[in-house]
Amino acid sequence: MLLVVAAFVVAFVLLLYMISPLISPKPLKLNGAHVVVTGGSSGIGKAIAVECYRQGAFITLVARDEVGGRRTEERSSHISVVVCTSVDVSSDYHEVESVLKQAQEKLGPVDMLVNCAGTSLSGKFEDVEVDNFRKLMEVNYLGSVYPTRAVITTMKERRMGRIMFVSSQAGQIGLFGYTAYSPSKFALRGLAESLQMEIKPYNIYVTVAYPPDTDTPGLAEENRTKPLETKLISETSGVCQPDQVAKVIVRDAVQGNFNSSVGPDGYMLAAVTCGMSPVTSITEGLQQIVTMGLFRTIALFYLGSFDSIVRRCMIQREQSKAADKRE
Ligand SMILES: NC(=O)C1=CN([C@@H]2O[C@H](COP(=O)(O)OP(=O)(O)OC[C@H]3O[C@@H](n4cnc5c(N)ncnc54)[C@H](OP(=O)(O)O)[C@@H]3O)[C@@H](O)[C@H]2O)C=CC1
Ligand SMILES: CCCCCCCCCCCCCCCC(=O)[C@@H](N)CO
Repeated sequence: MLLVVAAFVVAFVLLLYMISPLISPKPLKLNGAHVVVTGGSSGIGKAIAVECYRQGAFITLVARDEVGGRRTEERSSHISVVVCTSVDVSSDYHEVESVLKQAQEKLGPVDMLVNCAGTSLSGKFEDVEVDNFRKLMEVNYLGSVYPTRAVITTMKERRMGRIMFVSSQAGQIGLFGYTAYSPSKFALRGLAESLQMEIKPYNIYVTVAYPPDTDTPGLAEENRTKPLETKLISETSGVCQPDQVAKVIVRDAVQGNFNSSVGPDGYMLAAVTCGMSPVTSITEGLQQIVTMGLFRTIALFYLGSFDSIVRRCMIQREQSKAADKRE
């Protein structure tokens, strides 16, 4: 009898341990909240700022380019809830800290920080300038560490907040042409997972977003040097519009979901790459458990087709090189 009771108690405690990480956080109210968006003057960051603004938030936009920032400010100046700041998020921590301090003096403590400033570059490993490996880590990784570091203490004191990192589908899988970009986006996930474990007891929730190709000035720039292989592989996932991506990202951040992905490919990638990352709802946990094997099987077909794209392009290149020589 005693043994049965003990077994039940152990089973119950184990069940509690399994269920406790699945409990969903309380949603954040955006109305009246202060949202800081780095990279808020263009593309996805701008669309996120607009979406938060629509939901009643006070916004601080951060970007390097003053002109772009000022232009945005003029458009919204009649409501004076948008402050634009000009700083390079990746160069000097103290500068970032002081800019965010000023923003908090104007609009109050930061309720949500969106780390969206970033840049991309596509090219074969041996064609990427060596300096660019460092540059991408600085902008995409350190450029997310610095603003986060600058707001975290106040968030912990207030026992509330949201931190968002904008990674990429190329932060879930390594692809041809992204040897400099992917690592800087993978790094964000390591940061996010570690940080989330530290700050969860303070009621602060981290979201990592993994968007597919999105129609922005940044993508247009990247396309100028993109190898054919990378173009063909990325086409698998299609191109999204920034406002569509922003809606999903903002919804997930408000709900405190650790993972934010767009579209059916995004959904499958999230499940198949979930690893030991936090989950924020019972449905999400169950979906991962049930779909993992199936999605891995589908992933093998994708990998096979990517390999065949790379092989075909290589053969084509060699043939045209040989033809050039003959001429
Ligand atoms: N577009 C896409 O296909 C995808 C993009 N992403 C990621 O989303 C984020 C935004 O991309 P996207 O909208 O395309 O980019 P854009 O190039 O259109 O915009 C980038 C924004 O970041 C700012 N920025 C860049 N570097 C710095 C810096 N050092 N300090 C401060 N601000 C900076 C830019 O302003 P300024 O130049 O004035 O500083 C601009 O506001 C990036 O992190 C990107 O990697 C992820 C997946 C897909
Ligand atoms: C079950 C398995 C499903 C597998 C689906 C695979 C889909 C791969 C497509 C990858 C697209 C990469 C987009 C990078 C976007 C980006 O970050 C840059 N454009 C930034 O400018």
